[in-house]
Amino acid sequence: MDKLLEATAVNLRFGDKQVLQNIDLCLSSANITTLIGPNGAGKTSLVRVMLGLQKPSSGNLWRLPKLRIGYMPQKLTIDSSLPLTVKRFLELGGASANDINRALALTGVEKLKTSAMQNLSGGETQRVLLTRALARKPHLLVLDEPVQGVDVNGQVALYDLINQIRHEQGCGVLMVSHDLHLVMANTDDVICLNQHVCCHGHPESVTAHPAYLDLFGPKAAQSLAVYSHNHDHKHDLHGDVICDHDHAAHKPRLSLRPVQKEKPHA
Ligand SMILES: Nc1ncnc2c1ncn2[C@@H]1O[C@H](COP(=O)(O)OP(=O)(O)OP(=O)(O)O)[C@@H](O)[C@H]1O
Repeated sequence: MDKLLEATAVNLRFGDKQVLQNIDLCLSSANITTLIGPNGAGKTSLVRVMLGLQKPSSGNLWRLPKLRIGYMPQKLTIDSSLPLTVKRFLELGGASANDINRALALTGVEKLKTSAMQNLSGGETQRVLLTRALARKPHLLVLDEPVQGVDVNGQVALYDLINQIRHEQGCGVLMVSHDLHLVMANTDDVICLNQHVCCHGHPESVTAHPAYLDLFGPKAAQSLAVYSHNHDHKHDLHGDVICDHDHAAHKPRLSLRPVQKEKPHA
């Protein structure tokens, strides 16, 4: 596995607000890394920093020389009065016709080439956005909530497709997702973010864990497979760590560990 992109001790502030705190993150080829975290945790901000779209307040970024990144944004807004076919939309990305056709074959939406972008379903739109990202022949695919607006069957299919693509193309994948239960099977590394990296590691299929409840609330535990970690601190409503003297949590000090049949703590 080749290292593609690495962030070290990245901090990001907007005015008084600390959005990212001392983040270390390393992305490698043929590896899927999934960022999870509650709303406002800084996931999109971290993606923007990794993409070079947002300058960090401090910290370092290293990227493979001539790294090609294919980015699939969270959503796409196209004026309904603008006539734009899928083919034209893909051409606007600057890729060659060959690369576009190759990407269309990978995502299985060749037949939509002449369709108007505005008439696509949620699932079709996401596949076209993925096609555009793939047409760049990326070393790294960055997907910000790739299954938004897609029904559950379509979500499973899309995650499977992303997994297949990373195997076939050997590209690294950085993905933001709220869909833990669907993402887990196809993820190598999970990073649990809430301004800082609360924990990170390989996903494990486990039962509800109090640490997870701290971040995502009890409802999520009913439907999501989670992974276990020694999440030894709490967050206030703004995501800030409620500091106790032993745990001034500025570093990802926490590691995931496999839990087979562990009972949640009271
Ligand atoms: N350009 C900006 N200026 C000021 N504050 C910003 C800016 N961009 C993001 N923020 C703030 O940074 C925090 C993190 O936002 P971000 O969009 O990165 O979170 P997120 O984890 O992606 O959230 P969500 O899951 O809701 O998409 C939020 O409080 C947001 O309001």
